[in-house]
This record gives sequence, C-alpha cells and structure tokens, in this order.
Amino acid sequence: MLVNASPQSSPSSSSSNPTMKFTLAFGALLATSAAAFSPVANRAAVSLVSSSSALNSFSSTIFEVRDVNFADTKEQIVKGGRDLFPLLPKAFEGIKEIGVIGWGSQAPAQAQNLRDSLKEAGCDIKVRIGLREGSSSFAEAREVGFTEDADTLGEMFDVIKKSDLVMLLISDAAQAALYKEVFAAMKPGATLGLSHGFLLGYLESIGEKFPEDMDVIAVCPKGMGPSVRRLYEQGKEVNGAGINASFAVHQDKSGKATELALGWGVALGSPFMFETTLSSEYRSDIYGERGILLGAVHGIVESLYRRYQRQGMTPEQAFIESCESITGNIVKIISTRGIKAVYDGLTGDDKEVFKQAYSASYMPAKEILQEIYDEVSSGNEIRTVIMHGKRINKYPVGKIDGTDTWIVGEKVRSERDEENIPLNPFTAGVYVATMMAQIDVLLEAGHPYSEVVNESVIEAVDSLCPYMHYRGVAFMVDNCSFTAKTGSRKWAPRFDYILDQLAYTAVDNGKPVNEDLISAFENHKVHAAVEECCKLRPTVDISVGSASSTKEIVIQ
Ligand SMILES: NC(=O)C1=CN([C@@H]2O[C@H](COP(=O)(O)OP(=O)(O)OC[C@H]3O[C@@H](n4cnc5c(N)ncnc54)[C@H](OP(=O)(O)O)[C@@H]3O)[C@@H](O)[C@H]2O)C=CC1
Ligand SMILES: CC(=O)[C@](C)(O)C(=O)O
Ligand SMILES: [Mg+2]
Ligand SMILES: [Mg+2]
Repeated sequence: MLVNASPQSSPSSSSSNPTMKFTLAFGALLATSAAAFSPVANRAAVSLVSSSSALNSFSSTIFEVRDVNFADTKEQIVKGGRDLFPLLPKAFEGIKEIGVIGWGSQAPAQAQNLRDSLKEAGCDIKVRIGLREGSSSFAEAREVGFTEDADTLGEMFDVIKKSDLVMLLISDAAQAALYKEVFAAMKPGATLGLSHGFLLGYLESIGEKFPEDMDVIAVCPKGMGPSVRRLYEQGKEVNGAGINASFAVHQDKSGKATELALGWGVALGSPFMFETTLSSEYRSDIYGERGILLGAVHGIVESLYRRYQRQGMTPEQAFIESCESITGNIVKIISTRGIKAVYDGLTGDDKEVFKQAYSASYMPAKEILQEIYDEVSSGNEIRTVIMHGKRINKYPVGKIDGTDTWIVGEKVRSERDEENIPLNPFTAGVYVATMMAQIDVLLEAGHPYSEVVNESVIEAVDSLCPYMHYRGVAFMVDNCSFTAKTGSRKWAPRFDYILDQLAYTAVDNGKPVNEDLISAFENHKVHAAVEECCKLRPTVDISVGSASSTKEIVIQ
C-alpha cells in the first residue's frame, strides 16, 4: 500500500505539520497455516493449533476464495475491492437492520464504510448507531449523518433490539461488563458481530459461553479505526485500498455466517480477508499491541533518545536518530521491501553496529514479549483490562506526550526534511530485533503466518507508525482501543528498562555478537512470507492529515 501522508492543521496541535510522504507496503496480507508449531509451546498454544487446523477450509458461494502458496504452506484468502460491492446484497441476505454499538475508534470508521458500501451496492439495509444514554458521542455521530430524526441513532439497547446484525464495538472492558444485557436484548436469529476475540477470552475465563442459538462472527481490521476510514475514502478513487481484516466464524446456526463475515469485510474496504479463530485473534491482538505495534516501539524510542543524548547528541539529533529513523526510514523500507532489506542495505561499520544492537536486544526484548504472551494467554491481561475499565472514571488515562522527548519531537517534525531522515544502524538493530522476537514468540505459540505478519509487521509499518510519524506517539496510541492504549502504557516502560539495563549495557561492555542469532535472522522463514505479501499488496495513496470524516482522538 502506498501511503501519502500530507499535513492537516489541527486545533489540538501546535506543530506546523510538515508535509511528509510515505511509501508503504503491505496493504495486503496473506494467510498461511500454522506452520511453525513448536514442541515447547504451552497448552494454550496446543489448543490454538488444534483450532487453527480447522482453518484453511472455508468456502463461499459468493466470493472467490483463493489458494495462496506461502513459503511451504498453502492458505486461503478472499481479496476485497469495490468491484465486489454488487455481491453485497447476497452476502447480507436476511439482514435489514445493522446496529453498530459504540463510537470509539472502530465504530465511526466501520459504520460509515458500511453505510457507504451498502448504499453503493443498492442494499436496502439501515445502519443505525447505538450509544449509552447520555453519551457525548451522540453529537459526533450526528455530525456525520446518523440522527434520531432519520432513526439511525439511538440508545444502545433499543438499537440492539431492532438489529439483525449487532456489531458490538464498545470497549472490550464494557463488553465484559454488559454482555448479559446485550445477549438478552438481541432478537431471535440475530447475529452477534465482534471486531475482537476479547469477549470469548473473558467468557472462557469465567466458564461461560455465547448463547448457542445465535451466529457469532468477527471481522477484525488489522489497523486503527481512523486508518480504516481514511483508506476507504481514498479507495473510492483507487480500487483495493483499505486495511486487511481477519475473520472468524465462531457459531454458525444459520449456515450463512461465513458469507456475512466476508461481506462485512468487503464492505469495510479490506483488501484481503484471512481466517482466524476468536481465540487466536485475542491472543495475537492483545499481545501485538503491547509489543512492537505500540508499547515496544514507544519504549524503544524513549530508551534510545536518552542513550543518544548520553553519548553527546543534542536532544533534536537524538530524536532524529531514534524516533525519526524508525518512522521516517526503517518502516518505509520494511513496508516496501521487507525486514531483511533493512539489514541488506547496510555495509561496513554500519552493519557491525546493527549486528551488535540486534544481538544484544533480541533476548531481552523476547523475555518481555514472552511474558506478555503468557499474561494474555493465561487470561491475566484480560483481567487487567477489565479492572482498568472499572477504575477508569476515577483514574482516566493520562497524556503520554507531554515529556521532553515528544516536545522535542514536535519541533523536529515541524523542521523535518522528509527526504533526508537518517537510518541509524543501532536503532535499526534494536527495532528489528524486537520485531523478530515478537514474530518468534507468536510462531512458537503456533499462530499462522497471516496473523504473525499482520500483528508484527504490516500493522506497525502501514497503519500505526505513519500516525506516530505525523503527530507523535500519543496520536498513534490514543487512536487505538481502550484495551490497546492502557496496555501500551503498562508495557512500554518494561521495554524501555530492559533494553537500557540489559541490551545497551551488553553493547557498552563489549559483549561479542551472537552469530547464531544473526544467522537465524538471516535465514528466517518469515522473510519469504513478508516478500509474498509485498507481491500481492494493492497500491493506494492515503492522506493521513487531509480532511476526512474520520474521528481522531487527542488526550489533553
Ligand atoms: N481501535 C481500533 O482500531 C481497533 C479496535 N478493535 C476492537 O473494536 C472494539 C471497539 O474498540 P474501539 O473502537 O477501539 O473503542 P474503545 O475501546 O475506545 O471504546 C470506546 C467506546 O466504548 C464505549 N463504552 C465504554 N464504556 C461503555 C459502557 N459502559 N457502556 C456503553 N458504551 C461504553 C464508549 O462510549 P462513549 O462513546 O459513550 O464514550 C465508546 O463508544 C473492541 O473490541 C476493540 O478491541 C479491533 C481492531 C482495531
Ligand atoms: C489498531 C489495533 O488493531 C489495535 C492496536 O489492536 C487496537 O486498537 O486495539
Ligand atoms: Mg489490532
Ligand atoms: Mg487491539
């Protein structure tokens, strides 16, 4: 995917919003089977693998299901595109009213995309927003044309009662608090639609299940809400623009659940859809956002920013060599040419510096990543999110970009020379090592390459880092879900500390490069998976900063 991010003045930012140009790949993602199951995987992983073995077997009589060869495995995907909109009436057969519940990051994007796509397809389906009584989001929904007068906006339980498809897009913590009332309000035969596996994780942790008499599906965009809407808007000009989505069919009473899930993904503008399970989705998603997508990249930047100043750089240069180097250079290379291209492009001393940084950072980063994975798989992290949800009114999430790092960053952005952002080899070594460690933890736990590459590579370089590049860390983190923004705040400092304490000290004490780690990196199978994704990606321009009906969140 080609991302062309241009500036937009915002009342909430004093930066001068320099023009920036992004060339990013991976609009597409190809799924693969669970190829890398490790004998050391835990019990959760074993059940994950057995559930993923049911994957690769979906069929559709409406959409073309394509086999894709991916390294030594084959998987199925459905390619999206506006040319498929004429198929939507069939996919949404039996659905007259869709209730989109919530107005956070995903709901504004998904509701508007669905409304636009269904209208264009000539479907007589009402998309209605449901919000809690007294919600401040009523005004925002009205602004983009969902109104009480048109009967497209109402109190959430009233909307749920009327809906044939209930898209439950309130926060995961709120889903856990309200699921009983939601299920009870749904009419017989209605489908429950999720964009996350969190609710399954919660229900399993308390020994409960979804009511058996309903279809339960999920369509999970692998990118933040604002990017789901922006790319869709751009896609009106360029067919194939959008954010990939995984889909899961958890219960299929009607026999139509797969078609509806695929139709939902197509209507969102997803370039590709690949199959997952709710269980595999929540483990990989909650983990990924605490890792390289949000938490780890934040921790990496903070630790490097301090390190480079200790070594004598000015604050501005330290920001350029850390954050700018990642968001303005390294992710662009990864996005268009893959992870290994960063390494292959380095020569001489720079390559040695990369190797030192990679070698010293991989295990410390992996230690934290494995801890996160275990916390998520065990249900601990789900409990943390729910407890956080209960505290939130008393202790709202705070601002993360008021510190020196991000104040300097704002100045750097305003003076940015986009074409001359350096690629610091030490920064690259740390960032790539953390990305590879994240990939390995997921592969060892038995996740398929589709999820692994999406949650560790594509979403980072195509959906999230562009926002950090444009407006800083808070703009990226706080436009994500409540689950993600609280988890990122919790884990970012762990990456910061462990890199400072174990990785950078190892380099400073002259610890030799671990050649086995470097050779494992050089020969890693994931590179072929990423290259395959590069080949199949659509090309599209997106303007991150241009006027859009996308809701954007800034915590003051
Ligand atoms: N953010 C993203 O890009 C992605 C999110 N997801 C998933 O999508 C789902 C929605 O997440 P996201 O869009 O980020 O939203 P958030 O997690 O930011 O949640 C915000 C929404 O939840 C509502 N809400 C919170 N508490 C309550 C409550 N007690 N009763 C009713 N409504 C409540 C809010 O209502 P109000 O408007 O009144 O404040 C708001 O509309 C989640 O399952 C998430 O994991 C999946 C992929 C990406
Ligand atoms: C954007 C996304 O997919 C995240 C980071 O998982 C989220 O917001 O929860
Ligand atoms: Mg996600
Ligand atoms: Mg998430």
